[in-house]
Amino acid sequence: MLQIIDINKSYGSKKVLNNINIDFKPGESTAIVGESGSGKTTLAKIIIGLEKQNSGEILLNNKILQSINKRYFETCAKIQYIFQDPYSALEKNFTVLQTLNETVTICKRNNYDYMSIEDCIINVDKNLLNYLDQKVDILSGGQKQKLCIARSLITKPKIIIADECTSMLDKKNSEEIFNLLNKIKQEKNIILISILHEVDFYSEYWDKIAIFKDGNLLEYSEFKNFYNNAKNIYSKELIEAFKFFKYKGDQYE
Ligand SMILES: Nc1ncnc2c1ncn2[C@@H]1O[C@H](COP(=O)(O)OP(=O)(O)OP(=O)(O)O)[C@@H](O)[C@H]1O
Repeated sequence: MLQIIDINKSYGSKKVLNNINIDFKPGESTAIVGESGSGKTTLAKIIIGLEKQNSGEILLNNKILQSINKRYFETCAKIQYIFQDPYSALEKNFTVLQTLNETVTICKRNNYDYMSIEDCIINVDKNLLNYLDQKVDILSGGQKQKLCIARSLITKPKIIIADECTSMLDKKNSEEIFNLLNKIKQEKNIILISILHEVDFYSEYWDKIAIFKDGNLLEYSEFKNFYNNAKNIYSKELIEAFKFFKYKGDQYE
């Protein structure tokens, strides 16, 4: 279990996170939703140790998570981050095999148990096996993001944080990536945290939803209950905006 306890964060005089409390459970996916600047990525950065909170604690299985320079390799390896832009998350001159081998080498150096490259790829999309000797550069955006997901599996993570990971993909590829992450969540019993600007309230990817605004966690509930039972005014506004655009989209499709 990953516990976010009373987390506060400011940059100078600007409060970015205000007393955030959330429990993330294994096998559970959470959509963290909020407008730009609401603090979603800052919370994710604190979880992976890239930022340090001003107060509060993050516990992973009851142990305090230190900032990244104080973390053991094992703790870093347990938490994987999928970035918004798969193009800049990968070294374009590397082949697919070199990309995955880099992480395997680090695991070997640290005597850390890892998933084989073949297994990682099969978990994601076995077609990528045909591209092992190809440069990353020739892959499509969707294939690149799948490669990032395959790479994240090498360390057998307990937590995957996907930060706007489909924002550069079309609808079909986005659905494929969310289905894939959901399948991995279920099969590997991991905590999946997905940071989103917008959410499809009809989708079935998420177990929980956390609504952020101006550094505050306004609402945290079961995803399936949220659409009909949202309590906060801002949450209701998000639902109304979704309904409006959904209707308009259907009209023009
Ligand atoms: N290193 C930093 N120094 C100063 N301010 C920062 C820094 N990082 C983030 N901020 C500010 O903190 C606030 C929250 O940023 P954050 O990136 O967490 O928001 P977000 O909800 O993830 O937004 P987006 O969806 O646009 O990524 C913003 O006002 C941002 O400008």
